[in-house]
Amino acid sequence: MTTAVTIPRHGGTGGRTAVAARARQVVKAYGSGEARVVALDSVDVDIARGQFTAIMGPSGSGKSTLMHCLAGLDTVTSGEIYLDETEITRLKDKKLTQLRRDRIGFIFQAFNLLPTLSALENITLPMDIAGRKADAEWLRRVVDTVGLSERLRHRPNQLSGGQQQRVAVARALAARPEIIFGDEPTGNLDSRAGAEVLGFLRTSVDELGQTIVMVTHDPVAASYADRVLYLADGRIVDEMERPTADAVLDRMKDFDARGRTS
Ligand SMILES: Nc1ncnc2c1ncn2[C@@H]1O[C@H](COP(=O)(O)OP(=O)(O)OP(=O)(O)O)[C@@H](O)[C@H]1O
Repeated sequence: MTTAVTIPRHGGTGGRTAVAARARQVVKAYGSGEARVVALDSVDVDIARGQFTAIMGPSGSGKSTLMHCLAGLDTVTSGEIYLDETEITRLKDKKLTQLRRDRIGFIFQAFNLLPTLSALENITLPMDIAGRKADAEWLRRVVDTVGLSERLRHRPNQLSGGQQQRVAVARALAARPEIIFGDEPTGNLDSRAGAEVLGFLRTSVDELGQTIVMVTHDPVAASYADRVLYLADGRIVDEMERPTADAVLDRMKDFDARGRTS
């Protein structure tokens, strides 16, 4: 059992613990009998608060399934998932929907912006729906952090792909969620726009104290993280602190070589 320690951080944990989310002995299986696929096989993981974690691994290794289970978007077959001290695997649908809305932010590969709304309206939409008022000072910091101050009145079709994804990043940050999950957030961007968005994600961790978990195939994207978790066949098989793109690439080559000989 991991000991929960309270840490002071510049981003402020609000008295919360150093571990933002954790999985304990999580199994996720799809189908049954011959068709049974074990996507997650007894996964234990702690996601540190105020850190940027990347999840990597070959296609089909369980990355999206792990992210979806941690984020309460998918149910587990057995085991427990906690967001801070809340066991989300115990929650009924309504409470889970509320928890996702109030405590978790999402950034997907497709930007998922509403075309008829301005950038600013898209950013505040989740809070508007929840009936929460945006904290003006925080909103200004978020918009500045992602470099959108001059673009707030623009509609999505008046913005580049990179700018649209920055709106999606700002939308996720604006509500000050405890954790943001990104599923290949730069998968649809060219390398320059991708680097920009990753730079903003990094800044939001360093300057706003945000916790981020990102699934990626890209060693360069992973190098923006503080820690990389490697999945293979539904298990966490390795991890790397302070990754560089070259080190991540080398590690991936090792796994590929081992995969071919096993
Ligand atoms: N809804 C589903 N029904 C049945 N099997 C599924 C379902 N979703 C995922 N799987 C299986 O679970 C395993 C893990 O899938 P998952 O999508 O988590 O992998 P991934 O590492 O994210 O892959 P990729 O990099 O290709 O997106 C795969 O074998 C996949 O075929």
